[in-house]
Amino acid sequence: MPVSTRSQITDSQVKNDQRIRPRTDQEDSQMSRNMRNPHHGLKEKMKALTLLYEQQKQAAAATKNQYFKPEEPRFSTHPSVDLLSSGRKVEKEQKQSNPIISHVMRENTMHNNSTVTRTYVAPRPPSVAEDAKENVAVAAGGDRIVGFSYPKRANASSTVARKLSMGSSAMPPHTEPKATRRNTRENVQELNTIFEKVSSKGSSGDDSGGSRILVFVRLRPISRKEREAGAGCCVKIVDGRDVYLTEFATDLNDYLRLKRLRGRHFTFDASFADTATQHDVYSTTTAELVEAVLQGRNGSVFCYGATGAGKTYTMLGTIENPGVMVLAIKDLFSKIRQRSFDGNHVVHLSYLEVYNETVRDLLSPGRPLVLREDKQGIVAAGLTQYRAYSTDEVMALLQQGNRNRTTEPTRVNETSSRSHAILQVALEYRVKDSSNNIVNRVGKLSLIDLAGSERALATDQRTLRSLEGANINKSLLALSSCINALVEGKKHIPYRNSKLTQLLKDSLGGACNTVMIANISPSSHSFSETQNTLHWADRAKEIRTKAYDAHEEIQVPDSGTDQAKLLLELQKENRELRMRLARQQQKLITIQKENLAENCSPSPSTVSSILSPAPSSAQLNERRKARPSFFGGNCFTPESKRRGPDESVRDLKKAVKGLEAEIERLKKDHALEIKQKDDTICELSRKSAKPAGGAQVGVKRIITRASLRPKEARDADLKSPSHRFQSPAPTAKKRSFWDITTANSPSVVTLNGRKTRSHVNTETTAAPSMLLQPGFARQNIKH
Ligand SMILES: Nc1ncnc2c1ncn2[C@@H]1O[C@H](COP(=O)(O)OP(=O)(O)OP(=O)(O)O)[C@@H](O)[C@H]1O
Repeated sequence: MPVSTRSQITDSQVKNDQRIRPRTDQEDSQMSRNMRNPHHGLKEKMKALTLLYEQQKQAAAATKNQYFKPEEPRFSTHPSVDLLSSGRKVEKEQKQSNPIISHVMRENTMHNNSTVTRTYVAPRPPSVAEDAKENVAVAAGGDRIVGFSYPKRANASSTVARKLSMGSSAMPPHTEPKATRRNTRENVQELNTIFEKVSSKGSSGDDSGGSRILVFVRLRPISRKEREAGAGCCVKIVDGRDVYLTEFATDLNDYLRLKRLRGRHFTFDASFADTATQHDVYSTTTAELVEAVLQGRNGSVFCYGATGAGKTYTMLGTIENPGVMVLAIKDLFSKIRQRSFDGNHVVHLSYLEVYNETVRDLLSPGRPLVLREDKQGIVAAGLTQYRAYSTDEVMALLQQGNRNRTTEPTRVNETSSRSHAILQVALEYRVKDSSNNIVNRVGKLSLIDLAGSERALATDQRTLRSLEGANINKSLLALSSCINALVEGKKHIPYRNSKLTQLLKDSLGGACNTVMIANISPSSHSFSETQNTLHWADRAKEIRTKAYDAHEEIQVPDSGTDQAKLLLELQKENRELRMRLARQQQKLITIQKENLAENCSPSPSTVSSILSPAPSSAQLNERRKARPSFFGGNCFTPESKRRGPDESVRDLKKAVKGLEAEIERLKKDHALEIKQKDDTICELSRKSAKPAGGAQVGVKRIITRASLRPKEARDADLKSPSHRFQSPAPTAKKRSFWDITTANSPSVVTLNGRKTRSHVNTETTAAPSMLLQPGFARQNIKH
């Protein structure tokens, strides 16, 4: 079997590069004349054919070039960046082919193997022992594919290749790629058509409104621990898209049987074998979202999978192999630098975790955060938004956040994440619209590392761990319910079932480009978890997010952006405060009504309750239960409802009349009391004008209740408290509310057998009445 070596690749590449050059118009017309003219010699036809072939090869090379394109220069201050940009790293990454591209290329070369340098290795059924190795060989292709390089169409082809990998409308993910059954020319034509479609539609890549969630699968390498425990490999990735899952490791040899296994074959937008690099994963799954964020769109990437399946590795990675979060941020800053040097772009960063159904700020830990919905969607109130100026700064923040993240060793994973972590990068910039107004655009990228779904047995049985596990499973179950509802096109999506789904609302059902990376373990011991993950990933493929609405853009004049925001906030707060005030007033009215009702049949306990500080709502409720409210018996009971509205209205009117009569009576009582009190004050003033018993004129004298009360009365007080409530006025009326309050007041003085409030009694002037209360104004009193 001919296998190309690296030196061969370089040689052939150089030759190809020399041969390939853009065809001139003259050559074009000459070629078509030669092709059409039957009298032309075989030599000319061959020449034309060779030219055509070279053209096709050139297009194919462009596709390949996307993968072999040298990495963009990164910032080099961070250690991980240094490693990433080092020659060793680049070389390593170049060795790993993009599964999708390699697939297309392999097929292209396969159909032309008579003319192209023999670079294709025919697939053979893999042996169990070679699982990992075979996954690379089949899915990635490695060094076996010739690396063409033709810089002209690099960008275009990269988009095409990605769209191919994403199963665009031209190539749905569930169908066998047509490219495999065609010749190179057709493939190239198809690629061009797709490219044109894609470029005309923009990054959402769909004109039918919204875009489908793109689902990728990543298989992690089998661990030593798993091997030692006797686990075999139960997953096989074929053609960079198909995932075969089998319970029996031996079945992996039977390539045909693999296809026949029911329910164990899945196809995704792309599937990464266990040797795929972090960069492969990033460039295929997330790079395009970063580009979209720079155009003011929202993007989300979330990793889903069982515990220990490699989610955190994919999202965060290690210092040597940084994950999607790190690569995305570096890419974002690199692209911002390329675009603008005027500081027009502002990057804000937030990092939170959902642990045991509470939301916590990872950048400045403190109290749990509350989720609320506003114009921008669901937001965590009070979440720190750091303004970041460089990649290094972001890396430092990320590290800080990760230190605060809840991780615990479990039986399955030494560093198991016990929380869902969401890193959000918001990019804000200003552009001029068609009418030359400066508008603000915000693109947000959410990178989500979910906690692992797990069986109770998979983790420790300790209470806290199992509680965490239960909460993790609960939120993931809520996520599954949302996925189901979205797929089934239900109107109500149960986002509110968990904090996680609330936070993912925009990613799942909003205007957002969403990518799901399902992480799976190859271990046969994790078969059911892997199957479960693949099932949900397969389901998620059907979710369509909302289309972007160009008019959704907030077009606030630049100078007033902040003020406008502030104004909106203040207006909202004002509305809320008004509502609270109205509620409080309502409460107060209810309490007053109750008190008024109690006044009709007063008792010492009611009196003390009126004078005591405002009761708590619980106390009030209790009281309400004990005594029906004034209106309780009239119209708000189920009984009154049965009686019909007319009778209820009649009852109500009766009640109102009763109340009015009561108020009138109270007013009269009060007026009388005021009059009596004034008389007393006048009398007192007269007496004090002629002091008796050597009392000094002009000296203030504190009059206490005890000193002023007649001796008999004092004695009587001791004997029976009921005497205290004897009305001082010779009136046959029932005691009024004010009688009671004044009588029970701790600072009441007894004057001429009447009780009044205590005050500093000047010997010359009469003190103003303390009884003046709202609604009982003094001027209303008729003397
Ligand atoms: N692609 C990979 N290549 C090499 N090692 C990997 C890969 N994926 C995962 N691992 C290793 O597997 C182990 C478990 O991975 P990781 O912690 O990312 O799992 P997880 O899905 O985040 O688990 P949990 O949900 O419990 O947090 C780690 O030691 C990690 O280094």
